[in-house]
Order: sequence, then C-alpha cells, then structure tokens
Amino acid sequence: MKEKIMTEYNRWLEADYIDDETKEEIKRLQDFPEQLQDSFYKSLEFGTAGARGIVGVGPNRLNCYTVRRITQGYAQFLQKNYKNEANTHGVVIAYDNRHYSKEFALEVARTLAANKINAYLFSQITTTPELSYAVRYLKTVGGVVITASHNPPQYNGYKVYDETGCQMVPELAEQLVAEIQTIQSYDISVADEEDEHIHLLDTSIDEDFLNDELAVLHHSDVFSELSDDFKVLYTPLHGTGRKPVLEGLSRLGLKKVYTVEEQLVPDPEFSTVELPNPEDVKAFTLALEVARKEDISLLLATDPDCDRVGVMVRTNKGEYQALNGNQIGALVIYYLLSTNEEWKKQPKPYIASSIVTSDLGEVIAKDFGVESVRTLTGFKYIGEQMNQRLKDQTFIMGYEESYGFLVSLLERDKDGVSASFVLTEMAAYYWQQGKTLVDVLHELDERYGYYREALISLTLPGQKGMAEIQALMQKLRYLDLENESFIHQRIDYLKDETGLPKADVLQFTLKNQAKIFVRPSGTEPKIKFYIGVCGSSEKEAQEQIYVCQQWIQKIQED
Ligand SMILES: O=P(O)(O)OC[C@H]1O[C@H](O)[C@H](O)[C@@H](O)[C@@H]1O
Repeated sequence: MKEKIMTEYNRWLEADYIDDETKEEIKRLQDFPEQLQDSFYKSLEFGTAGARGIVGVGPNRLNCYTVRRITQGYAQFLQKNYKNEANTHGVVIAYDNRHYSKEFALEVARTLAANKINAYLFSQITTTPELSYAVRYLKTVGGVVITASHNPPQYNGYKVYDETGCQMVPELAEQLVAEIQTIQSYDISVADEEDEHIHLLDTSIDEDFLNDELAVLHHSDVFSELSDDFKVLYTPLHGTGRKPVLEGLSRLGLKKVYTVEEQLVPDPEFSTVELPNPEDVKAFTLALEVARKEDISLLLATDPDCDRVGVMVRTNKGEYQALNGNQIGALVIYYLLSTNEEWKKQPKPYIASSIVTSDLGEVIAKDFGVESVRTLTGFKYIGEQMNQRLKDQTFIMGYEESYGFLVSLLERDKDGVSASFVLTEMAAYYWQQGKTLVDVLHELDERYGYYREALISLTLPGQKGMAEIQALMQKLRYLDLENESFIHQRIDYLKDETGLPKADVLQFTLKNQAKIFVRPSGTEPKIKFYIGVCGSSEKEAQEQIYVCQQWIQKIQED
C-alpha cells in the first residue's frame, strides 16, 4: 500500500503538467505523513451526492486536476449517451461561495468546451435548486454544481445532474465512474476562458426561477392580511440563499423580515458559525440574538447551497424551539393536504421520503388517502420516483429527515428557496388562526401519536475512520440477535429483498415497533444511527428513545 501511495505521490511531483505551486504543496506534505497518505491512497469517490472531499493536492482531494479528470469522464459519458446533442444542448454549471468553487466551475466549463460541449456558466454564486431548475429550463443534457453543501470550510464537492435536473442515480453514476476510470492521466486539455463554447448566463434566469418558485404557493393571500407582529428572520449562513430568499420574502409582501447582517456575507470560512448546517441548532445562535430582541415569530436558515432549510419557532411561552426535518416535513404534508382541495381532483397523489425519515409523514399521507413512497437516502431517489410517476400520478411533496424538502415539479432536487416560502406561508396561515407551528405539532401528536426521533452520528475521518465505520457495520450485520432481547428483526438492505436497490443500510425493528437504521454517510466521514419511535405520550416516546440510545452506546463500547 505504502509503495502504491509513494508511486502516485511521485507521479504528481514529477509530472510536467502539474503547476509549480501545486508541486510545492505536494512537497510540504512530506512533513505530514498522515495527510500525505490520505491525499494519495485513492481517487475521490462518488457518494450520496457526487464527489465530495477536502480541497488540496493529490487524487483523493478536490483540485483543478481532479476536477478536470472528473469532467473529462463526464464529457465522454455525455457524448456516448447523447451523441451530438451533448455538444449542442450542453451542460449548465453553478457554484457556491466556497473556496475555489468559482475556479473549479470554470475548470468544468473549460474542460467541457475543450470537448466542444456548450457550457452555460452562472456568472455569480447560485443555489443548488436553481441549478436543477436551470437544467430543465435550458434543456441541457446535464448540470454540475460545485458545492460541498454544509460540510466544513476545507471541503468542496462536485454534484452531477442528469437531463431532468435530478442528481445522477447509481446506474448513471456507475457509467460515469467507469468513464472517469478510463482516464489514467491528469494531463487533460482545457479550452480558454473565452472559448466560443463557454456562455455566461445573464440574470433573466434568476428572475424566472424566483417567479416560478413564488407561484408554488397556494395561500399567498394570507400575507396581505397579516398583522405586524408576525415577524420572520432569514439567514443564508453566508451561503447562496441570500438573493432569492430575501427577494422572494419581500415580494410576498412581508413587512417584517429580519436577518443576521454578518451572515449575509458570502464567506467561504463561514466565520460566524461552527458549521453552516441548519440541522445543528448552534447555527441559529446569532439569529436567536436578533429574534429575542425583536420578538420574531419564525426563524429560517438555509445551508450554503440553499437546498436545505432549518426552522425555529417562537412558542406561546416566548421560548424558541428548533424543529427537526421530520417535524417540518410532517407539518408541510399536513398543511398541503388539509388546507387545499386542489390535489383531490388530481390523479393518484403521492408523497416520497427516504426510509430513514420518520413514519409520521407516511401516517398523515395515508390518513388523507395519499400514497407514501419510500426510497433510499439521497434526494436523487426521490427525483427518480418523480420522473417515473410523472405520467399518471400527482406529486405532493418529497422530503428527507436531513432537512431537504420539495413541493413542486420545478426541480428534481430538494429546494431551500421554495421551502422557505412555503414554511413562511404555513406559519402565517396558522398565525392567523392564533397558532404557532409548535401548536400544530401538538395537534399532530394528539391525532397520530407521539412520533419522536433521534440521530446519533459518529464522525470517523480519514482512511482509519473509514475502516472503523466498516468494522462497525460488519459487527451489526452479524450481531447474534439471540443475545439482544428487545430486537425483533434485522433487515440488511445489502442482502435482503426490500424492493429497493441494494445498499449498505441495516434496519433493526424493536419489539415495540421502534426502528433503528444504521448506515455510513455518503457525504461525510460518519456512521449514522437513526432512531424512530412512536409512544402514546411524550414520556413513553422519550423512554423508548433512551433505550435505543443505550443499546447503540453498548454496541460501540463492546
Ligand atoms: O447521510 P448522507 O449520506 O450524508 O446524506 C445526507 C444528505 O446529504 C445530501 O444533502 C443529500 O443530497 C441528501 O439527499 C442526503 O439526505
């Protein structure tokens, strides 16, 4: 292994096409053997959401050479699948505010252009949902967005979209990977920035995107009657959401929109937050300071590429409560189905969510006679379902516990822009009835049972971490259930027939029907344990969660 790593290391160091600055960086790695090993031991892989990695030198890092190699493979893949159409229809490329996002986006465009494929490049930082929208709007054969979503600042990523605006499903991603693997060298030709195949997009697409996103709402009239004490705060957490979300909220006629000034700055270091992830309540720290001062009713925060949104709500007691992705999803489903009759006139309505998402959404949907479709983790699988059901079914909503929501057919990926609008409308709608979103959640508890969830994520970075994650999965896969008295059943999504594609996921169903899912993350060096329970009271639900947490801890320690 060591020898293989050093061969690759020397190959980079000696290659004449690698620039001097990169070579200096490569040499510096000699003083950091662990980093050296991690940078050179393999090539970047495609996971849940494309390739994601630390920005740096070497094949296992994101840099202009690995970006060019992936893009060269992508160009070959497109030309094989779409022939001449690949060149003419081309690819649209967006990027967020991370380090090197803009530079990498340009490398994608230059590599595609060298292959005579038209590259439509956004001229400023853009949200991921707008990229998905743009693929459909411009009728390109695909799309790329340079972003690492909510990962720490040292990361970046390369997400690839198909011609429907859906992130590539494994079948396509495998073909793409096979194509990338045929490229042994990082010596890849790129066109000039001024090449005729590179087209900078103007802002007309932003305007159409925003108008279409606002048109998704059913009750936007609610805003005209709102009292001034309904106040909303929005923060993009230094990311791309600022323009569309703030502009949209103002067009809705909301008079009282607040923000966190410092977080409007598109900062690649995300300096005012530990992690730019709305799943982490700490991301709301500054927002809460403003909220407490101004008595704000609803707080929204989107992640850097604005495909996901987190929510905090001021309760009747004046306290602020964070909602998790399962609660937000359940509220939106309930809101869409109970306050609007339109969907009843449409054929075979359905919602879609991932298997690790709470059962509550499904229970609500079924209560309204709406089908619930389950997929593996990754919004691409929801997008895939939307494409497959386009002809004869009606899409109501797709969502994941990880704060991704989509309520329209405008895209095939989760959308923090339209979700922000829907959540604001929903909060305003109930506000008019004297209720907060937390009050509505209590109503759902009463009506459907106390669905509660907990997520345990263990971060295990690098090569060593990956081995630990695999060892833990193996241990759970072969654990003798005879000794685990409260577990009723284990489903192995890699081996058992579940009706879904094979995946490295384990499901433990407990005797009381609670569920624990375990899977390695596809976007971060983590193993995730998802606990989902349903009790007849808050206390009972919390007790069930506690038992699951204890079991997970025991497994780790044994
Ligand atoms: O659990 P992971 O594999 O890290 O995925 C967590 C989330 O990551 C990205 O945001 C994907 O687009 C989502 O679809 C996924 O749910």
